[in-house]
Amino acid sequence: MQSIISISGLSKTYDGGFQALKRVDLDVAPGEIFALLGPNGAGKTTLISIVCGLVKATGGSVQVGGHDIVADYRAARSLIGLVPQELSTDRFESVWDTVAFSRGLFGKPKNPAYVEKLLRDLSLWSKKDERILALSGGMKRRVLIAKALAHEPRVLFLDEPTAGVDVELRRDMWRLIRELRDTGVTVILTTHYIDEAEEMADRIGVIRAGELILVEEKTALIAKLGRKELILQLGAPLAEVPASLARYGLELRREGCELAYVYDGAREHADLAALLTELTAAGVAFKDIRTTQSSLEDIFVDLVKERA
Ligand SMILES: Nc1ncnc2c1ncn2[C@@H]1O[C@H](COP(=O)(O)OP(=O)(O)OP(=O)(O)O)[C@@H](O)[C@H]1O
Repeated sequence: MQSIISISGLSKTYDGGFQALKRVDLDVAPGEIFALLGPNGAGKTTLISIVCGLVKATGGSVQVGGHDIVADYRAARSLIGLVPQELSTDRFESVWDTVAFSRGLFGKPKNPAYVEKLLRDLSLWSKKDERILALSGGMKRRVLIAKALAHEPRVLFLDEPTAGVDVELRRDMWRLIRELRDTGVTVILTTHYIDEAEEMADRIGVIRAGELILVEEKTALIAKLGRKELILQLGAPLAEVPASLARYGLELRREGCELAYVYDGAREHADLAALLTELTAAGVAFKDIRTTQSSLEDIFVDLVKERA
């Protein structure tokens, strides 16, 4: 399928000489939820800002829906909605006016039925005549989304959509993002919350110091990089791992009461069976057995650490 966003060799060096993006390549398919993860200052906002036309790249190119974001700026920009982290303007305007005005900014004809649907879908209908400044933080976030969707974009960028919101609103936002995706909107979100990416994303990109160091399907990423642990609760504490089992690299824990075997998630189960047989042969009795799988968070921390 043709990409809705195609980024090629994208670089950004800010005026002071700081290189915020280093030859980033990325293709996003229509209807995906793509999460961009990275530590503070990694370049996430810079990347989004370039695609949205707010910051000028110093190298490379970006196409949105087949339109070059520089040569064909208006066509590209009309396909994009951006939900920034904070609402900075329109504080005195009503919810309705600010959303309807955003639509007008893109030269779209008035469409009260669409604006009404948008406000209803975002549970903002009862607030349509209220001034923005009178809304709660959660409602303001919804207004930001409504504004971003007012011109019916095909791609929605959300910059840290749930930073600083409570658990309930966070769940609401996640539901909303999925619903948008179900209507065919492509969603690209940046987040510091690994669990958010784990919950929401189809694909994950990890950016570090301006480089996109990894792009992978979420499930493949967890399967490929995730580690599993087999933990045996021993019948009696062991002082040391029997020499005959050395090749497994077993680890004794909890004062010799537990034996852990760490293996990579993609590995066949065959050597687990061999391990258990060899344990029995070595006279190591166990009374319980459990496995754990590393989360996306563990993987992310390892990744960022590795390249540090
Ligand atoms: N206008 C600017 N002039 C100079 N440097 C800048 C400018 N804007 C951003 N930077 C630098 O570029 C780097 C990337 O910033 P960016 O905001 O893209 O990171 P981020 O990944 O979005 O971070 P955060 O997670 O903290 O929002 C940072 O080191 C930042 O200080």
